[in-house]
Amino acid sequence: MIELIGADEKQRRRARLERIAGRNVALDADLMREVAAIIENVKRRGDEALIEYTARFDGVELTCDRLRASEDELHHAAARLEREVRDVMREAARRIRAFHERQRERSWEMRSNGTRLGQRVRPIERAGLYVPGGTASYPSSVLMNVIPAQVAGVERIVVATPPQTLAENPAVAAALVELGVSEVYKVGGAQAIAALAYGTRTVPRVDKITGPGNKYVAAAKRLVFGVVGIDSIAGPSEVAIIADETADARSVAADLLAQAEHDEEAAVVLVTTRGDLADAVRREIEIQLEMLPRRAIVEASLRNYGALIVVGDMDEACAVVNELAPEHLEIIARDAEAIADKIKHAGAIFLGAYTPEVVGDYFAGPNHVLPTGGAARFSSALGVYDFTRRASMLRYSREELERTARMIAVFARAEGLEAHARSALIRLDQQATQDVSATMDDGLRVALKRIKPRVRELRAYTLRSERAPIKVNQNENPFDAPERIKREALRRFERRAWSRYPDFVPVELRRKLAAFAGWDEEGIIVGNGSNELIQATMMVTLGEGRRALLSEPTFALYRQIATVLGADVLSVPLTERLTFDVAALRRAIEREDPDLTIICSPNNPTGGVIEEDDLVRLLEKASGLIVVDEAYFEFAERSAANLLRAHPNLIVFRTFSKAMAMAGWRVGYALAAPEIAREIGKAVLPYNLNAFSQIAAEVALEMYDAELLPLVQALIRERERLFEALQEISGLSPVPSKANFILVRSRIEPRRVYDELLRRGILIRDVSGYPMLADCFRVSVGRPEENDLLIEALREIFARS
Ligand SMILES: NC(=O)c1ccc[n+]([C@@H]2O[C@H](COP(=O)([O-])OP(=O)(O)OC[C@H]3O[C@@H](n4cnc5c(N)ncnc54)[C@H](O)[C@@H]3O)[C@@H](O)[C@H]2O)c1
Ligand SMILES: N[C@H](CO)Cc1c[nH]c[nH+]1
Ligand SMILES: [Zn+2]
Repeated sequence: MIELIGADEKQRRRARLERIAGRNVALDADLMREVAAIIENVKRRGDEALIEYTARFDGVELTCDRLRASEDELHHAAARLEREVRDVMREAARRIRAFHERQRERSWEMRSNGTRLGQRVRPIERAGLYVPGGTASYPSSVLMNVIPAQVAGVERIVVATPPQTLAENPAVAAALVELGVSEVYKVGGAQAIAALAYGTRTVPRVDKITGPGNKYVAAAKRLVFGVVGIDSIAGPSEVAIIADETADARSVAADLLAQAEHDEEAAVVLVTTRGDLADAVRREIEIQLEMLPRRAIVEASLRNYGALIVVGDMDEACAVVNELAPEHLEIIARDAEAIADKIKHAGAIFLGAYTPEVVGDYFAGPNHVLPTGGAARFSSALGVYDFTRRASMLRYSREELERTARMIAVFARAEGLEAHARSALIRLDQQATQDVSATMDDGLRVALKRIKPRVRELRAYTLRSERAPIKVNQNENPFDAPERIKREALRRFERRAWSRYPDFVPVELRRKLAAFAGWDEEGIIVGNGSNELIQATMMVTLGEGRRALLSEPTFALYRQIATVLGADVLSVPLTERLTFDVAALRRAIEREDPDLTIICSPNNPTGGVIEEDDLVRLLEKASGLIVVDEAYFEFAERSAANLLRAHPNLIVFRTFSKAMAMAGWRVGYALAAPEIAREIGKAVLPYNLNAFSQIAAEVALEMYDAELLPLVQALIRERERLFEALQEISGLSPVPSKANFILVRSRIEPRRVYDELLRRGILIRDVSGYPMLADCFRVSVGRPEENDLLIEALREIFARS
């Protein structure tokens, strides 16, 4: 009666497994059509349809006013229950509740960078619980449905169950009364599911339907999903048993029969490495079957969907079970845990010779409402979580929106959704919000319309103007310009006529720079800080329809100016280790042919440098210009300037603001092929560099070796010392740097570290708003005593947290 399939009979095995898998309601088109018609009828005709179907399928004549079980009816039925059964049921309920209490979920919230993000857990408001009862009664399913719903805190619990089960078995009513459930409808099958999903005059519509049932119930749940929630497809029962020679054939047969007696559609499968065990189990089934009152159902189930499968080894057994994804799996074999580790799909797993599946049906605590028909691949046992919903909660501070709105807009535009982009950007700055403000002067509103929209959407490049005794936030030279340089510059300035313009072309400064940088005078342009030269270079290369390529995160001004000028900004992220992704840059250059590529090396704010070989590869690939911004090159003790002669598309930017200790005088310079320099010069204003800055820069160059180089070397040593000290602080992870600053990953929110240090008189840079750097701050290398204080403060902050 039950098919026995030998280890070599692969074809028969495949056919049998396919037949069992074919029980899945989703695959049975006739059943779905039949059930869809029932649902449609209930939806249209309500109670009238319920009464008709109950008469037809359950043989019970009802009226509208008897569809709901009265409290009297429930109590009356419950009173008939034997005390022993009641006591056992109470003990089962206690165990089931204890298990499900562990499933309670809490709401949670995380705070970082001025955001509060969380998940709020709330119970379902109205749950409809189906308790089966066509050919048997299931008081255990009352417990399994109601208890998790109660633990979750569901406000309104509504039960539907076929009428005969209430009348015939007092245990169902007793379980309901025991748990305090009073809203019970005497309707079963697909019609009950339809009534709970759509509501009728008598039966209320619910938010979610849970519970097991036969194939009609399972198909109906599948069809109403979407109108209401469902737990899973918990249809006709299934058990698979993996057994080896240690298994007792009588027990195995009994366990298979236990599930077969549920339904003619139940599936029971033994998978064993022993042919002799399979034979013995087959014999045992025949013997034990004789004693069973539901013999006809069992026989049909074994014939339809039973199988004793012999396999070569345990791996093969696990593969068969994983394919079935059964509702229940028993493992009665040596090293059951190790076998269980190989099982990917099963609703519940019962380990060892003394854990028959029935312990889970009634008593152990875990829920017996389980996915069938392969649904264990994607759903789980009914639980408290089925009766809750999770709502995400988001709150952004103004600062965090300012930090991220631009990225949100980039994403929105990548989807072609401009209104999304504007929704994020409109809150960014005063001007943008005032645009939509009713109080704004009409003339101003009209005037502002003339500003390019992409500029209005940009966040201004600013820095918080906080002050502190130790200032390590701007990568300045902490030693200040040496006295000798200052005195000599002031002496020369005193002797100069202040009424005269500076030189139109700062010839002397260019001559000195040429000697310092080893490059041709005509290929040098001097600017009011290197920022001016970045702007000038972009002005002559970028505009609408032009492309700039950046490697981000990097100095924010590049993107800012390119955007103002109307160019498209392409970005290649740094690698996870925050190094240049040279392969990706090459691909971007090849694909996009950018007019200008900017490599900041050492990169601000990460501190990494581009290797010369890599840069050469980019220069060779690019037909556009490549700028290497060397604001910090003295600390890296390397430069790309030696590549200028071989690569006319290279421009090198430098500054006097860092190693030269002259940030206050705004001097920068660019090195490029003379022809390129001449073109960039066209965008530079006449007399852009004032007389004093020119003189100070000349003196700094003259005295560089004697006065400034020792300071640079001291800062490099301090950088290495600071790096090691930061590395030793638990919760901090500094990023290797070749500049005069260090980027630090922090376990504590960067904003908090910033505040804590500021309270101790130390000003650092919070760079958490940069892409990829949400957990980072940046510190400039200070004087030794400043670095000591910084290290001490950080040790204290991180020791406390
Ligand atoms: N997967 C699980 O978690 C789990 C748990 C417990 C029980 N079960 C399963 O629940 C099922 C209980 O089945 P049941 O039949 O005893 O009770 P049931 O309540 O699921 O189904 C009875 C209803 O089916 C409907 N019905 C019967 N014949 C019909 C037909 N020809 N056309 C349309 N509707 C028809 C009737 O309306 C009847 O009220 C079994 O299959 C059992 O294996 C599954
Ligand atoms: N084995 C069923 C789940 O498939 C649950 C049950 C209830 N009562 C008896 N058995
Ligand atoms: Zn069972």
